[in-house]
Amino acid sequence: MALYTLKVIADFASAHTLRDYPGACSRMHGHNWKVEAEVEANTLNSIGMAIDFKDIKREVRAIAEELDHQYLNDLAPFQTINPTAEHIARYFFQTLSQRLNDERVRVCALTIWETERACVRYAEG
Ligand SMILES: Nc1nc2c(c(=O)[nH]1)N=C([C@H](O)[C@H](O)COP(=O)(O)OP(=O)(O)OP(=O)(O)O)CN2
Ligand SMILES: [Zn+2]
Repeated sequence: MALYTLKVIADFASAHTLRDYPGACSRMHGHNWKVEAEVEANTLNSIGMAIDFKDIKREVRAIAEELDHQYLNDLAPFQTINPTAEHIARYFFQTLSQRLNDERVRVCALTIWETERACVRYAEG
């Protein structure tokens, strides 16, 4: 476990359909998704930051913007896999990792809240 874990929160609204789901979620419906992105580091830069929160927020918001007001099933990442909270969390984690990870920081966890009462936390390593 790293010494520092930073977290930023964003949100987006989108619709999805859970293919083959045995219930109402197999019909199109929407969620106001909340995203919690966690970034870890063991060292700080010369001004005492692992990474500027602004840099994390910019990338998290950019990914959220790509999903916002979309029908997720139509988007490339979810055309062949269901846009479940699990798959959205993994997609967000991997996309954010590609954009943020460097020699100091790495994305360590990504939580997607589907409702106020249910979330998935995805982590690698
Ligand atoms: N493991 C998962 N389970 C479910 C997912 C998911 O992504 N991963 N998704 C759904 C549906 O998207 C559904 O829209 C979720 O809504 P639901 O859990 O029914 O939420 P409610 O607040 O309406 O349900 P209550 O039973 O009233 O709490 C389902 N499962
Ligand atoms: Zn749903």
